[in-house]
Amino acid sequence: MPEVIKIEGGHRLNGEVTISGSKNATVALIPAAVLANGPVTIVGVPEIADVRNLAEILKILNVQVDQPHADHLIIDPTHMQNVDLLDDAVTKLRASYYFMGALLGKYHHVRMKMPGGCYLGPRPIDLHLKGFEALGATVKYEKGCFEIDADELVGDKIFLDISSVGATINIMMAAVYAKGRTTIENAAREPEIIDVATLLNKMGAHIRGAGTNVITIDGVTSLSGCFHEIIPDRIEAGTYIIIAAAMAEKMKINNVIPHHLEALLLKLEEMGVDMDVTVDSITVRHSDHLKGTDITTRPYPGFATDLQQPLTSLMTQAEGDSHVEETIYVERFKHCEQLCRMGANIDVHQGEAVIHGPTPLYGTKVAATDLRCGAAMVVAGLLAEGTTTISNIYHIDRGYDHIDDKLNAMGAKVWREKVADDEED
Ligand SMILES: CC(=O)N[C@H]1[C@@H](OP(=O)(O)OP(=O)(O)OC[C@H]2O[C@@H](n3ccc(=O)[nH]c3=O)[C@H](O)[C@@H]2O)O[C@H](CO)[C@@H](O)[C@@H]1O
Ligand SMILES: C=C(OP(=O)(O)O)C(=O)O
Repeated sequence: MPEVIKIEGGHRLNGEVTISGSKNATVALIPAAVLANGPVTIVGVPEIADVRNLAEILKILNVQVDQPHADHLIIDPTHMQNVDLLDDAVTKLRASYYFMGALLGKYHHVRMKMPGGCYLGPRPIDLHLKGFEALGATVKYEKGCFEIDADELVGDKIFLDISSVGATINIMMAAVYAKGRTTIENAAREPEIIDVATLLNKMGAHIRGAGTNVITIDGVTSLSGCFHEIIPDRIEAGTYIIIAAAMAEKMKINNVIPHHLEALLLKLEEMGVDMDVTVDSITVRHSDHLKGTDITTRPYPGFATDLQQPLTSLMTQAEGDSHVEETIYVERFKHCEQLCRMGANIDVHQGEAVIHGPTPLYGTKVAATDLRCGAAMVVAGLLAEGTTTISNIYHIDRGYDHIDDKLNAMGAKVWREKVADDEED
C-alpha cells in the first residue's frame, strides 16, 4: 500500500539537523566503484530509495555489497558479471545511466533499459551518447533499450554543447580506461563532479581539472579499491536552510559546505533571512519580515534548479513579487499548481513564475509530482494552517534521508500513513 506524508503546520522549529551525504554524488560514486578491481568503501551514504535501487542493480551484476553501518557501503566488484540491465530498478532513478559509462569503460559493452528519474520536461541523454561515440563506441537504441559497444576506446576531445552534469560524469567514467587523453570541454562544474573524480583518482585514475570547465582524463590500465567519504548534500542542506527560514526559532544545520550554497545564501540574505555561517554549519534565526527576490537557475555556481522549487514555497511568505526564471528545465513548475491549491498566488508563463506574496497557506491534499516539488510541499506544509497531506512521496524518498525523523526531532509534526492505491493520486 502506498504511503502519504501528513504535516500539521504552524509549529516553530528549534534544534539541529545533520545533513547526509550528497544524493547526486552517491548515485555516481556507486556505479564508479565497479570500475575498480577490488573493494571500494564509501561512507556517508544517505538512506534513500535511489541508493537502494542502485544496490539492486549491483546485485544483478554479481557485485558484492556489504553495509556494515547504515551509511557505509563496501562494494566489491571482484566477481562482477556484465549482464544486461533490464530490471525495473533501472527505470526507478535517473542515475542508473552512470552504468552506461562504467560498464562501457570496463567491458566495452553495455545493454540496459532507459533510465528513469524525475520528469522535469524532456531529459535527453544525447550528449552522453555523443561522448561515448567520440571515444569509439557505437550506440543502438531499440524498444526502450540501449546497446553500446566498442572494439576499443580511444581518448578524444569532446565539447559538450550544454554543460551537462550527467554527461560530464558519464564520459569521465567511460574514459578512465580509454587509450590516451580524453578532454571534456564545457564540462559541468558541480561539486559532485569533483567528488566522483576524487574517488576515481583514489582508485588510480588520472583525472585533472574537475570543478573547472576543462577536464582531462589520461587513460590507465588498472584501478584498485579505496576508501571514500561523500561530500554533504548541498541540495538537502539548502532545503533545510529554506525550512529554517520559513519556520525556525533557531535551527543549526550541520555537515554543510557553505561555499557550495553561495547562490542560495546570497538570495536568502537579500530576502532578510538572519544566518550565521561557519566552515561547516549554518544557523538560521527567525526573521519577522521577508522581502521578495528574483532568481534565475543556472549551472553551478549559479542558482541550483533543484532548490528553486523549495524556495518558491518560502517566496509565498515574502512581501512583494518574487520572480523565478528556470533556464535548465523550463517545465519545472508543477509545484506552483500544488502551492496554489494551498492558497499561494503564482502566475507561471513560459519558463518563469511570478509569486505574489505574502499569502497565508492552508493545509490540503497535494501531490509530490517530482522530488523537489515534494520538498516544496514539505516547506509549505510546515508553514500552513491545518494539515497537509502529500501523496506520491516515493519521489521525496528518492532524495531525502529520514526527512520526517529529522523534522520531528526539531519540533515538527510529520507522520506517514498508508492509504489505498486509489488515494495515491
Ligand atoms: C542525478 C543527478 O545528478 N541529477 C542532477 C543532474 O541531472 P542531469 O545530469 O540529468 O542534468 P544535466 O546537467 O545533464 O541537464 C542539464 C540540461 O541539459 C540538458 N541535456 C542534458 C544531457 C543531454 O545529453 N542532453 C541535454 O539536452 C537537460 O535536458 C537539461 O536541460 O543535474 C541537474 C541539473 O543541475 C539536476 O537537476 C539533477 O538533480
Ligand atoms: C532532478 C533530481 O534528481 P534526478 O536527476 O535523480 O531525477 C533532483 O535531485 O532534484
